[in-house]
Order: sequence, then C-alpha cells, then structure tokens
Amino acid sequence: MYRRRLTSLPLFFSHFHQVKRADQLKIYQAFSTEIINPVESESSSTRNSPYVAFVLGGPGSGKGTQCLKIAETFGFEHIGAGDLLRKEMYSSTEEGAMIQKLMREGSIAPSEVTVKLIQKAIESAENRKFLIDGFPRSEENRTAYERIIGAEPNFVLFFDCPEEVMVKRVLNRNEGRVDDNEHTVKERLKVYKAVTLPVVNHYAKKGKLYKVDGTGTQEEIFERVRPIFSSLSSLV
Ligand SMILES: Nc1ncnc2c1ncn2[C@@H]1O[C@H](COP(=O)(O)OP(=O)(O)O)[C@@H](O)[C@H]1O
Ligand SMILES: O=c1ccn([C@@H]2O[C@H](COP(=O)(O)OP(=O)(O)O)[C@@H](O)[C@H]2O)c(=O)[nH]1
Ligand SMILES: [Mg+2]
Repeated sequence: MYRRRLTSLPLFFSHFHQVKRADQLKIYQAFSTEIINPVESESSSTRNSPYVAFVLGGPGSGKGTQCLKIAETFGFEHIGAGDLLRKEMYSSTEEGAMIQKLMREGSIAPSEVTVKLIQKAIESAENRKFLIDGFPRSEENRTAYERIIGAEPNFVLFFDCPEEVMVKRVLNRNEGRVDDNEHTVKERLKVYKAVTLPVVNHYAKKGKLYKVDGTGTQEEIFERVRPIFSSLSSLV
C-alpha cells in the first residue's frame, strides 16, 4: 500500500525536455540522462486512491513488453485491457463471442465492458499502483473510464513507433492471437490513427503525456522509460 502520491505532474515533467509541436501540444520527451527531482504533495484526501498510468501506442509498439519490465522493476500491477478482453473472449458467454468478432475485425469493444473489467481488476488487486496497458483506445473509452472510475490517470506513457516497425513486430508475435494477421493489423492501424490518437492528443494538451521513442531494442527502450518510474518510486 502506498502512502504518499505525486499530484503535481507538470512540475515533475518540467525536469524532462518539453517538446512543443507546431500545434502547441505539450509533450514531455524522455532522455535517459535526465536527473529527475519530482515535487510531492501531501493531500490526504487523495492518499488512498489508486495511482494509475495509462500506457498507449499502436499495435506492436511494445506496450506489453515494456509494461512487464516496469511492473517487475517498479512494483506496478500490470492490467492489459486486451488481456482482460481475451480472457472474457474464451469464457463461452455471449459477450465472449461478441469480443472475438470485434477483435478479429480490429474494432474496439464497448466501453462499459472494458471499464468494468478494469474496475474489477483494480478492486481485486492488493497493489495500488497500476499500469493500464492498451486503454483508452477512443475518446469514448476515456470518458467512460473517467465517469465510472471517477478519476483521470496520473500520467500517460506513449510509445511512438513507425508503422512499418509495428507491423513487422505484430506479424512476428506468434502468440496465436486472432488479430495478428495482415488484414487485421491494417484495420487496427486505421482505428489507431483515427480513434486512438485523439486520446493521445487529449493528454498531451493536458500536459500528462510522456512520449517515448519505441524503436530500438527492448533494453534500449526500457532505459528511456526507467527515469520516469525511478523518480516516482519514492513517492507512490
Ligand atoms: N524493441 C523491440 N524490438 C523487437 N521486438 C520487440 C520489441 N519490443 C517488443 N517486441 C516484440 O514485438 C511484439 C509486439 O510487442 P508487444 O509488447 O506485444 O506490443 P504491444 O503490446 O504494443 O502490441 C512481441 O512479439 C514482442 O516480443
Ligand atoms: O481497451 C481495449 C483494449 C483492447 N481492445 C481490443 O483488443 C484488441 C487487442 O488489444 P491489445 O491491447 O491486446 O493489442 P496490442 O495493441 O497490445 O497489440 C484490440 O485491437 C481491440 O480489438 C479493445 O477493444 N479495447
Ligand atoms: Mg499488448
């Protein structure tokens, strides 16, 4: 159980390089050499609420791989939204069949279904620090989460990766997934660009987005991620 939490993320992020794009979105970009000196708040009213990082990026950008490393190194609970839906898919319920169809098409499951699964996972965990991987995938997902859970994430980690790299990784994934094929990955990329990137932009505008270069080896990427979580570990 954590006792203190970080509530002043813009201050935290001010120790990273702030990248202002032409559209004036605020994005914080990590460099592994940065020394981070976060500022903490002692707000007792929020002390017991879960500490949540959303992890976003296109299919194959490395979200799941990096989440496993973060969870292992920094003691976060890893909640994979796709993993929760896949578990439900194999449950031989009516909902399971519906999820399988949506996944095969590369579409997004109804928000109520995904948010309820995430809520159950948060409530049943002893840990209070969570990585929510692969969610929210749409603005509608995001608002449903905020409505049902009653909170925004503390920050959002975004893996930025070129399409051709993502496609190659997905097609080599070899986990027997119904969506790891050329047709579905094309659909998923369309959905990602049209429906998920607006969520990324939303958090960039709010100063909550932390963008990491998702190319290179798994170890190289983790070294870009590490400073973000190192700075939190004494606070959450
Ligand atoms: N940096 C990397 N270089 C090469 N392959 C990677 C890298 N990171 C992950 N992979 C592999 O690419 C595939 C997709 O990674 P994954 O973590 O499942 O991505 P996502 O969850 O974003 O779809 C997996 O087979 C994984 O082992
Ligand atoms: O919040 C979510 C997360 C996943 N999915 C579905 O599950 C698939 C696989 O998601 P996952 O995160 O496992 O894929 P990844 O991006 O890791 O390849 C997506 O394409 C969607 O069909 C969804 O509907 N809502
Ligand atoms: Mg994944």
